[in-house]
Amino acid sequence: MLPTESRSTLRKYFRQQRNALSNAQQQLASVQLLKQCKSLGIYQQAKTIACYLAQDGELSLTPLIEDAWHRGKDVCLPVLHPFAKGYLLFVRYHPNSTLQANRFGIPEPVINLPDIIPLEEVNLIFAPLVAFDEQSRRLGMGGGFYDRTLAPVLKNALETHICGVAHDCQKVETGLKSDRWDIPMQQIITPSKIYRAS
Ligand SMILES: Nc1nc2c(c(=O)[nH]1)N(C=O)[C@@H](CNc1ccc(C(=O)N[C@@H](CCC(=O)O)C(=O)O)cc1)CN2
Ligand SMILES: Nc1ncnc2c1ncn2[C@@H]1O[C@H](COP(=O)(O)OP(=O)(O)OP(=O)(O)O)[C@@H](O)[C@H]1O
Repeated sequence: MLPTESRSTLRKYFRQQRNALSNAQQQLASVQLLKQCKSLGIYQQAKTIACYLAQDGELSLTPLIEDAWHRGKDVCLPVLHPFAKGYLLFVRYHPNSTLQANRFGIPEPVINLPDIIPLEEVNLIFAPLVAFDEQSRRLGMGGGFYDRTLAPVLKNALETHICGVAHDCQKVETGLKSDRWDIPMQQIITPSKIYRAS
């Protein structure tokens, strides 16, 4: 894959790559990912973390979410904003949360106002992605949801830490082009390696 390929060609290719992993590979990857995260000070210290529920071959955060609950951390999930098109809300997720599928078929917690967690209160965000490169650049599903929602982290210099999460096979060896609205990831975590932004 060349960096000159269009974003849609890259998305198609890397979505196929991650969907080709077997259940056993997926399960192993999710456990290895937890191991990587446990070694990170930012994870150990975070009180509130934003995760996602894997779809379309994404690396599952289920073991990580269970570990976070076990350690008494608050976990939240992205929910498509009901009014502000293209934006996400982060909503608290606990073992008894009621989930409903959004328009992409991804389960998300039903919105109860007290469960909406303001971005300023989220210490660590695990962002799903379709492809990444050595410089921790991220290519997502194409909705611009994370870029829009996380723009205030840069603008207001929030302390929220943003980590991309991906399978090793989602790495673009030759690099990705970044656009002016792309939100930089502090690091990308895969089951075998942590890539830090330079
Ligand atoms: N697990 C997970 N949750 C997430 C995201 C994600 O990437 N992964 N998102 C990250 O932003 C947001 C949802 N963004 C998405 C954007 C496009 C498609 C998608 O399947 N697009 C179809 C076309 C669907 C349609 O328009 O009906 C496609 O490209 O084939 C899915 C999710 C919020 N929640
Ligand atoms: N901060 C922003 N403000 C306004 N529009 C934006 C912003 N960020 C992204 N967009 C728009 O969203 C569209 C999709 O962006 P991009 O291809 O970077 O999405 P993505 O990062 O792959 O998706 P996602 O974050 O949902 O996984 C872009 O064409 C851009 O016009």
